[in-house]
Amino acid sequence: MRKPLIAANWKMYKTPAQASEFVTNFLPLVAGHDRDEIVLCPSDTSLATVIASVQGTNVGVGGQNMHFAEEGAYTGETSAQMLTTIGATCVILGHSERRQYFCETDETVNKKLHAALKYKLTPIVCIGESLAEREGGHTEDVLRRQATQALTGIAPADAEPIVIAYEPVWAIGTGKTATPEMAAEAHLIIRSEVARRLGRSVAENLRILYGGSVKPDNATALLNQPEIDGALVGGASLDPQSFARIVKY
Ligand SMILES: O=C[C@H](O)COP(=O)(O)O
Repeated sequence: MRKPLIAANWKMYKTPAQASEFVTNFLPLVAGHDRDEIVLCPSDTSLATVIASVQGTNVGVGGQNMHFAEEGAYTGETSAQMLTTIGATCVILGHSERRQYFCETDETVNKKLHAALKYKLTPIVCIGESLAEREGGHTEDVLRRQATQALTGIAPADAEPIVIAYEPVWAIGTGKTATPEMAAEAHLIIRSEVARRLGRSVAENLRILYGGSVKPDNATALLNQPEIDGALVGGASLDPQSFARIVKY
């Protein structure tokens, strides 16, 4: 049985004070909710504040990105060890915005995945096709390629913590959502590719999240699909009431 994971990706929003206010308002709304795993991913400057605020609750905290190196002269970067040390339990890797604006590639995502696993972070690896790729009929190829390259060199025995987020680029922040059927079809492709690479047992236990304009009003239809094991939520996770409604789909 795969426990759904509902993760908030706040992107570059919220100061520490705003993040803290969110947590204060959000925690009572989800108190005792254990059907789903809940994670908040604030920007690095709010990580420590949010980690301290959720201590002892049913809410975890993750980073939005990390570097693959142990340490070094990489100005502006954060390592896996730094995230683990301050109490983060997961990290988003390879989000399409990082691929689009910050030169993230399948190769760097793969290196980051190895580093995240080494430091016991739950990696949420984002993959998904662009509009041109979907319209050109390349969705399946893109998903298989991105999944394969992200997972290169990962042994089945080490793959258990990995989470994949299917985020069609054309649905991110646009208000356009993949239909539940479209998302489920993509998830099946991803699961079959993972089964081919890492075996059936890993694939059956793998959580595959959907991301792309998930809102309180469409969360139930998406998350009731047996192939969809949770959501990675951007815009609608910035408001505590809205995110709590999604968590309680
Ligand atoms: O990581 C989250 C995704 O980019 C989705 O963002 P969105 O819910 O604002 O479309």
